[in-house]
Amino acid sequence: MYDVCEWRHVFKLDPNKPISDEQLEKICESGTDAIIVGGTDGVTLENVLDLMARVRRYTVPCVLEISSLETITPGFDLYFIPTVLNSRNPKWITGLHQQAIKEYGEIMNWDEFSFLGYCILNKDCKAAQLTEADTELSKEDAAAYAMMAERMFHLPVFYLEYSGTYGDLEVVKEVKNALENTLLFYGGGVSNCEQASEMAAFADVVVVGNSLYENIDEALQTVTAVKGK
Ligand SMILES: CC(C)=CCC/C(C)=C/CC/C(C)=C/CC/C(C)=C/CC/C(C)=C/CC/C(C)=C/CC/C(C)=C/COP(=O)(O)OP(=O)(O)O
Ligand SMILES: O=P(O)(O)OC[C@@H](O)CO
Ligand SMILES: [Mg+2]
Repeated sequence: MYDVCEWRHVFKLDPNKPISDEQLEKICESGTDAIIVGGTDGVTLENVLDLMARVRRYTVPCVLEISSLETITPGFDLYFIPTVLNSRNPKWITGLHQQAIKEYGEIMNWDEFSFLGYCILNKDCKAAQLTEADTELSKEDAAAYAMMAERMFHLPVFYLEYSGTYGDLEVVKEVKNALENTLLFYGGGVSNCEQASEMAAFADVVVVGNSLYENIDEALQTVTAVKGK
């Protein structure tokens, strides 16, 4: 079983965005701890299967982050199920999950699934808009969600999501202080070594996504910035 506790850096690839074989090889052999396949819109079973098969040529662990039921397919090493703790709509907190578990709970191999408590803080990102997230939060509000994730719900991961924009370090620090056992994933706007190491000082795992599609060479360097040589 893959030990997420040992991860420090992951790349998130969007099945809805094109990536060449050459770029994918560099990403998969970069020394990152895992590849997460996930995105909010335009994710289809076809593009998930295609990306999974291409990442599968390499030994790096490959995880599907589930954003819709239709795109779940066997073949990944692990499955992440997000719950958006600061959503205003219960559908994105427990609603879709309850429906899925009602249908598939008995046949699920629960060891393959891990659960991410999201707190989405960039109001303009697609995930915030889709899930009607309440992004107007103080650092104390965010830390309270983190404490809920750990103490109320015993979630293994709290995911501070700034997708598309670089986050507020003061919020990340406050959230980290609120957590003892639950891992802190930070994602959003990390595009260079300085930002990666700044976030890695507080987050357990730094997630790098969009910058791979903007400046891949700089994005690849975030691996050593987080993990060292
Ligand atoms: C292995 C196998 C075959 C199992 C079969 C059994 C089975 C079907 C089990 C299902 C189990 C289950 C409980 C599933 C959950 C179903 C579900 C749809 C839950 C909702 C998930 C959710 C809250 C989605 C909201 C969007 C979200 C948070 C997505 C995560 C990814 C993310 C944040 C991407 C970044 O998005 P963004 O940057 O804003 O946008 P783009 O990158 O796309 O531009
Ligand atoms: O795409 P970026 O902004 O790097 O964010 C990474 C990840 O947290 C997105 O879900
Ligand atoms: Mg994205």
